[in-house]
Amino acid sequence: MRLTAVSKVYGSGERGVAALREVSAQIPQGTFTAVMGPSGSGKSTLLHCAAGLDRPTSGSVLMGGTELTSLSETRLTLLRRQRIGFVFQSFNLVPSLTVAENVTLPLKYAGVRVDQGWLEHVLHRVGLSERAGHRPGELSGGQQQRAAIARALVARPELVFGDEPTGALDTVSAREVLRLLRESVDQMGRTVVMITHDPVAAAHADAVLFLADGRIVDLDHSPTADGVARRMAHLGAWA
Ligand SMILES: Nc1ncnc2c1ncn2[C@@H]1O[C@H](COP(=O)(O)OP(=O)(O)OP(=O)(O)O)[C@@H](O)[C@H]1O
Repeated sequence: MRLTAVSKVYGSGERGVAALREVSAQIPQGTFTAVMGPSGSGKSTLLHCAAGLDRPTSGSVLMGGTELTSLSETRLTLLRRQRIGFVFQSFNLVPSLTVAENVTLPLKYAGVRVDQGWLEHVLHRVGLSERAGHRPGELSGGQQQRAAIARALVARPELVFGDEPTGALDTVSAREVLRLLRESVDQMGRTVVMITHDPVAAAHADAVLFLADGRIVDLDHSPTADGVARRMAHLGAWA
């Protein structure tokens, strides 16, 4: 996908907050990108504009051949259902539904028939074959996030957006989730864009985009945990 001169101002006049200032970025298909930056640097705003959850004040957001900024709300909702998967820090599973029901919910909304074989394949990939009939409350945090990843992947989306998907997990579960995101890129050809505060998580990506004060200030194409941590310290993230 391609972002060109994307700006976002919340509010107007003297109270206006420029959350993004002419951000341009090219995110190649089949790659894993991490987005990092200090608190308030515009990470969530960037993710929301790229995923069609929010509209930029100006600029262009191109996904495949589709310009998101010119779509109606109805078309945007359809595009999100058909072409985008989401994984959030807080899992966002429906407590009263089983894992299998949660995972297939996006297909139900999209009016797409559930391919049982594919569902089993996806559940197997995230290691939850034995848990398909369990409810989220019966699962660990890591298992719940793996269910959320299965839900994000089941509709074969072009893009998967993660907003701190490992933020609420212990180290072992976080590593498992990162491995799954990595596999969804390497083996399923998905494109993943993930906000994270964790340099170790960012090091799983192909590229790390650093934001500061609404601008992209650096792009690291061979991220290591140490290198990313140094860059973040330099940006004053942990001052
Ligand atoms: N709905 C809103 N109304 C007004 N200002 C907003 C709104 N959402 C975000 N902002 C402001 O825009 C700027 C960027 O916010 P954003 O949430 O994108 O940053 P972030 O990098 O994701 O931060 P964090 O790491 O703390 O989640 C901040 O100054 C924030 O206060």
